[in-house]
Order: sequence, then C-alpha cells, then structure tokens
Amino acid sequence: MKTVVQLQSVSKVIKGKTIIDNLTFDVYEGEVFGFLGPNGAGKTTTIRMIVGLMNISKGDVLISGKSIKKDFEGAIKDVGAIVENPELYKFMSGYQNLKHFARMQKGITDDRMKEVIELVGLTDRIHDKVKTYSLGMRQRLGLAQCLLHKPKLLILDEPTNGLDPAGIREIRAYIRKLAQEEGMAVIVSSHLLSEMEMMCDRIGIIQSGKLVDVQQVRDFVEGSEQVYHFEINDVEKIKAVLNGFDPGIKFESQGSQVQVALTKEQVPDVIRALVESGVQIYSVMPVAKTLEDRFLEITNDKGEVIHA
Ligand SMILES: Nc1ncnc2c1ncn2[C@@H]1O[C@H](COP(=O)(O)OP(=O)(O)OP(=O)(O)O)[C@@H](O)[C@H]1O
Repeated sequence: MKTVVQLQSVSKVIKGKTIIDNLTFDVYEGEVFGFLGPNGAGKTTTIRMIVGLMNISKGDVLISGKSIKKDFEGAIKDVGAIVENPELYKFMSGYQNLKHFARMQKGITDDRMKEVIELVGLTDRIHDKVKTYSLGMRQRLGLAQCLLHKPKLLILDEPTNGLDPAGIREIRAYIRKLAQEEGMAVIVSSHLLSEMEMMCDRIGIIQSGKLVDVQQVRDFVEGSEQVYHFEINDVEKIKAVLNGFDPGIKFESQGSQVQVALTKEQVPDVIRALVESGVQIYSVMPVAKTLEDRFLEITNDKGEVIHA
C-alpha cells in the first residue's frame, strides 16, 4: 500500500497549552481514514495543520513525501479539502460555480469539469441554480470543487454535518467510491461513531489532543467480547450453565431470549454445555457491536481512556 500522508510527531502548542500532542499516523492510497473524537478533542486543529491553514509547532506532515513545512506548494498540490463550509454562490448555477473555481486554478479543462460533475452525480442538475439544491447536493458540489485538480488526498471535516439521513447515505457512498474507484486517500472527521463505522476502513481516535487508538474498523468493532442473542426453551437452565463457567459469563434475559457476552472462542463451549444440559437452542445470533459500544468500552464516562 502506498502512503499518501504521514503525520510525524505533530504537536500544536497555543499560548503555552498543548492542544495536539505528538500525533503520528499514516494514511494510504484507496482508504478512508476516520478521525474520531468528542468535541474539542483536536480534530479540526489537526486537519488545519495538515492542509497548512495553521502552523505546526513540532513535527511535520508529509504529503506524497513532501513536507508541508518545507515544500508547501509541492505538498498542497495533491490535497483537496473542505474544512469549513464550501464557498458557493447560491444565485449561480452549479456549473457557473465550478467554472468560477476552475478559472482560479491552472489547467482545468472543460473535460475535467465534466468528469468531476459525473463523479459526484450532479450531471442532471448542474445547470440549476445552487439555491434550488438540497444540502447534500451542495456538499457534492463542494466535493466537485476540491476534486478538480485531481488530488491524491481528500480531507473532509465533518462531511455529514447537518445532512438528513438520505444526504448522509449519499455522501457516504461518494466518499467510498472516491477511495475505492479513484484510489484516493480520504480523511474524514466526525464525532458520530456509527457514521464512521459505515464510512471508514480505519479509525483513529483522538482524545484531548492525543491519539489513543488506531484500528481497522472491523477489528475495532469486533474487539474482544461480543454479545450473542440466544433463543432457548429454558432460561433457568441457561443461567445455571453460564454461572457454571469459571469465571461466570455475563447475560441478560427476557422470556426465552437471552443476551450473552462471549468471546468467539467461548461460543462452541457454551453451545456444547447447553446441549449437554438439555437446553433446546432455537437460534444463536451475534448482535452487531457498534463503534459506540467499543468507544465506551475504552473510555470512562469522563471521556478518559481506561484501556486501549
Ligand atoms: N486558536 C486557538 N486558541 C486557543 N485554543 C484553541 C484554538 N484553536 C483550538 N483551540 C482549542 O483546542 C482544542 C481542540 O479544538 P478543535 O476545534 O481542534 O477540536 P475538534 O475535535 O475539532 O472539536 P469539534 O468537534 O468541536 O469541532 C479545544 O479545546 C479548543 O478550545
């Protein structure tokens, strides 16, 4: 996998206070990297440093191997970003907006404009005025703007903010497409855990300016234990069987439905023990664990990390 962006021990100190503390991570070609953290954790500050909108106090950011500090022009030419709301003229059409933006850059051909408009799915509406666009369509037009110069790295700060569920789905699909089909490295930030889970390949969790965890979404969600849903005929017996394990296995029951927290390795042992004790098992189903569950598992209620 080719590395597109590298953060090397990046720190930001403002008025003697460390806002970002020694961040190090890489993002690769073709992957969506989620930057996840509660409000005030430092996501926007980090993104502003990556795109050169803010000085880096310590460390460096390399984009396609070029330092944003030492070779700003070289590094930034591979970046497309929406950090604040995209600037759009609502009284002009989507096309006029794009054209206006294209004129400010070198070498953007009409063919490239057409290509980008198609890529974000705005071909049918591109000549309508932006004021008639939904928020999702405006986001996509913003996306088109920052794709014109064929960036290798796309950075979107809270891309689904303010969108309705249909708009969120739409943007998510385009972001995935840009990574998978165009091979871009994409960094998205969010404080919405479920959102990140659906959109990203990897997630970095930031808390009080520190990176506390970077994992593949799949591993991250699977973590250690997983809740399984059992449908059985005898709740008393299942309680006895689960209590018989050492250490005892946690569960919750309601009628013939029992939710049991197990590691994958424990599943066959529990099923065997249940069958041997005469419990009828009608179904066993893993309950999908959300990032939110995992996030709460690794942080306490004050938002501090208890184990990663
Ligand atoms: N110019 C500044 N001067 C002083 N403190 C700042 C400055 N910019 C950011 N901060 C502080 O740095 C911390 C991180 O802010 P940042 O906006 O990066 O967080 P965030 O993770 O993007 O949060 P949100 O989800 O709310 O946007 C906050 O405590 C913020 O108050």
